[in-house]
Amino acid sequence: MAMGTMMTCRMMSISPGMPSSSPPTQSPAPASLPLRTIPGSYGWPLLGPISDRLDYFWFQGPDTFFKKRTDKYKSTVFRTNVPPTFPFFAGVNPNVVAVLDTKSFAYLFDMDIVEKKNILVGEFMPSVKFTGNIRTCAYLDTSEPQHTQLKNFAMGILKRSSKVWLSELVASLDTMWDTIDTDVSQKGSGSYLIPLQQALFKFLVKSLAGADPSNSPEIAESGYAMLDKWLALQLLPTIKIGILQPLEEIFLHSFSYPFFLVSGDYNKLYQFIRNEAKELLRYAETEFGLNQEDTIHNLLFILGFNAFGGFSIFLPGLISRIVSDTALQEKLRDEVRQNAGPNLSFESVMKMPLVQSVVYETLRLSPPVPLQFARARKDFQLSSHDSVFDIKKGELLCGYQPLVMRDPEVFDDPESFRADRFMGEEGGELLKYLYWSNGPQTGSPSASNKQCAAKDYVTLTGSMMVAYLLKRYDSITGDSASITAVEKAVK
Ligand code: HEM
Repeated sequence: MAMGTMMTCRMMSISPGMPSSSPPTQSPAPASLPLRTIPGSYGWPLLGPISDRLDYFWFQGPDTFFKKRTDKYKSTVFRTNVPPTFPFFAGVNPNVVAVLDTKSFAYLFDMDIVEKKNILVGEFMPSVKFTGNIRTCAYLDTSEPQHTQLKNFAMGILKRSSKVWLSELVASLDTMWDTIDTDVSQKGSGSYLIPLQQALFKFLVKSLAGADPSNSPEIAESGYAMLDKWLALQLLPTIKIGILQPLEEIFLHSFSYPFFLVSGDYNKLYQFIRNEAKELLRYAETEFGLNQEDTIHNLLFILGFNAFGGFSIFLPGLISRIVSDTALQEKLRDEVRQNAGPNLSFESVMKMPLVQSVVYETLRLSPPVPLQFARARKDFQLSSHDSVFDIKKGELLCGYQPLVMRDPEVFDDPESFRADRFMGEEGGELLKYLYWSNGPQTGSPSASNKQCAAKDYVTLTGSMMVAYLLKRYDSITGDSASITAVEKAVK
């Protein structure tokens, strides 16, 4: 056991998944941690998976599903099934080892001991027909040479876009909030979900692809909705919607939807990129040796799945947090107006620690991508805060971020939203436990890890959005879907 613990300590401290600039995510396991058999079971064939599936989607929901089992087994590491499963996902093995504290979750980042081939959303993988019959970057393991090429491409287009990122973001936000202001004054309230998606689509296409949607009226009008449908068909078997059961189980979680339902839209987006993003296609070929097919399908995936999908979940939560809390608005407004200058810039946002902390705290309490998976490359020992477990090569680890980010060993008062949690020296220390990007917030995405390529762009964009709101409005009131009152700042 002592030998096992020593090996575990060494794995944590030299983990190549962690950038060398950042400290190890967790302190080494104390020598006294006991070796424990992983609790939990997969149940009877067919019955175990179906019963877990019904708990997950229907009777309990993901939060309670994982919480109840943690309590039952008195362990943050246990065996369970996760959907999709029986009857029409016959080839999909639902057996996983759940890892639900900050320490065991961090093994998902260590690319020396886990692999990430085809498991972006778990053992189930949507058909490659959705992505032009190729496996896009997010489905590749770091050991596959194409991962390096495509991850560098993703980081390359972000770097290129950084020149226009801010101006395009602000231009799209201006249009979005002008629409909402008009709705509030004419109808008494304005929904922000669709205007936000329209703004995101335009901003992301212009900055990441260097293409202007207004050159194609159909793409300008409906591009965002085309992406919504394309995303939904891929992800439906894995997501709890919360509509009328058992209809949801029968129609949304029992089989995967075929690509032909969205092929027309996807082909329009493909043609649009091919015609309008010629400069980017040349850049991909000369800098990264990528052919046109690989570039367009990967670009559409980065733009539609990673960026548009991620922001469409993250930003409504952030807006809702701000518009429903007047006391928080007051504090943020002071900080923003003292530091913003005449025009917002990334530099000015860097001088707003409360704004940044609010963004981090929102990502902690509502991580936009709740589930992360990784498969053991070899046998190894995994530590939670209180035990050590043997993991066998090939086993699938499944981390549920919403619980991990409420780990009471790391975060005081973990269930509460504390706007200033990540401020100051002590708050800054906590960033190494903030995992929304599939890596610590102190880490750096690279070709040798699977951390989100846009880790810093996402937090900066969130901060820009908060600063923009507090600069534009003296007060803004609303909820998770709409704005009901605004008081604009006098210029
Ligand atoms: C709020 C917005 C976003 C969120 C929440 C988010 C989250 C994530 C997460 C959790 C992963 C890892 C998935 C896994 O392997 O389990 C990931 C990967 C990735 N993200 Fe993001 N992301 C966001 C925005 C973006 C944007 C704007 C880009 C644009 C370039 C981007 C590009 C990527 C790429 C290329 C990967 C794959 C990395 C690899 O294969 O090594 N993401 N993202």
